[in-house]
Amino acid sequence: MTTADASKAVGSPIAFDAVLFLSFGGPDEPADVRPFLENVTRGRGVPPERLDEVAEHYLHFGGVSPINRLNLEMIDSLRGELVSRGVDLPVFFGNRNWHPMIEDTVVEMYRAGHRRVLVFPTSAWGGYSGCRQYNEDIGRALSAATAALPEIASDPMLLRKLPQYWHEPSFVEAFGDAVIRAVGQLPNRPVRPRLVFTAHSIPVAADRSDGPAGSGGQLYQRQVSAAAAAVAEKAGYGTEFDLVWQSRSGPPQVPWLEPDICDHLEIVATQGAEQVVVCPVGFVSDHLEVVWDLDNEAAETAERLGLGYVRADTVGTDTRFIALIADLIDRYRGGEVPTGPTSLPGDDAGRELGCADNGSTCRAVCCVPARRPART
Ligand SMILES: CC1=C(CCC(=O)O)c2cc3nc(cc4[nH]c(cc5[nH]c(cc1n2)c(C)c5CCC(=O)O)c(CCC(=O)O)c4C)C(CCC(=O)O)=C3C
Ligand SMILES: [Fe+2]
Repeated sequence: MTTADASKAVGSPIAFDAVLFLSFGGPDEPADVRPFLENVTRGRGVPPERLDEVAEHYLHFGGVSPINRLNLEMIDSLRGELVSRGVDLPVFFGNRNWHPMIEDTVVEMYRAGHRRVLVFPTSAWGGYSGCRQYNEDIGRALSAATAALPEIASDPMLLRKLPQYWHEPSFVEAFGDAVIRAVGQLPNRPVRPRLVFTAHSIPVAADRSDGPAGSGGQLYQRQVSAAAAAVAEKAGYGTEFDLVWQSRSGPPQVPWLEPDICDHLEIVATQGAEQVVVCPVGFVSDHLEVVWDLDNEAAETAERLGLGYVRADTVGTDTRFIALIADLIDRYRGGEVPTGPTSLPGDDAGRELGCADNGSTCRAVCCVPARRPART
């Protein structure tokens, strides 16, 4: 590949030669917990009390987050799926907050000769934490790699983030089946279990600022809500479901999306519900936010309230989810730019949400807050 070819790469259809599976990261041993949490919360104003509390959650599991093992399992399945399709692309692993760090992975990929990389993020969503921050990770990693390997300036690298996938049929089907399986684990009663979806809370102000102009923002909240509705429909619940939030962080005086899952269980119990199925639609694997906040805290709350409780599986290594990742890679590995409507009211057609090159912004309605700043 010549330099001239490479510099034309952005926007022109040139085949990709590797995949980067990009995730959040988590500690692998107790000594990792504090430095990991410092990486996550650097400059974000998360109070020390909250960090102590979250450190305890990790230490409860021996200081090991399940997230790295789960990601490696997904990568293993993905490699198998790509091989079975005859797609000859190696899959590398990098994280935002813990080893293998994306900065190191990008250097490793470049040294191995890769110049065109499709990035699959383990977040299905738009908004800052779910999308823009992953683009920031890609940009930061590329800068770090360029500082370490000056040859990148003349023989550049293209890292293209794949589009958001919260609306993809296979994502919805895999979660829909997980809900059906969870319902099947509860004793048969005249009234079916209440279906409650949950996703990571974010600050209300952050949620407001992203989304199509005139829509009032709330891109993340509206996507989660649309995905929950689609999963509920798939699971035979029609429009009967609740959507709540979990794992809020930040200082207590700052408003985050509510209600919290545990507060909501109290309400559900006073309304006479006997059983609940909780579906963590906001996450793709059973990492710490799921096994602590749902399998410990929410499960205990339900028990205290006398509610039958089952948590539905995340999509993880469900064959349909792995096939979806392979589909996304297959669809775009030839170099065509992901375009299309995103089925959110008020959104225009164009480059699909989340798809961006080298950490740049994807679309005005996602990466760049759509509303004009208030006049002063
Ligand atoms: C939208 C969203 C997702 C879903 C999209 C995606 O999957 O990316 C997500 C995923 C995750 N969040 C995770 C862990 C943490 N999130 C924190 C803090 C925060 N999350 C936020 C949002 C989200 N987070 C926000 C706005 C903060 C406040 C500070 C900041 O703006 O950054 C903190 C700090 C301590 C605290 O909880 O206060 C931790 C430890 C793990 C790994 C679990 C494991 O180790 O197994 C995963 C997958
Ligand atoms: Fe988080």
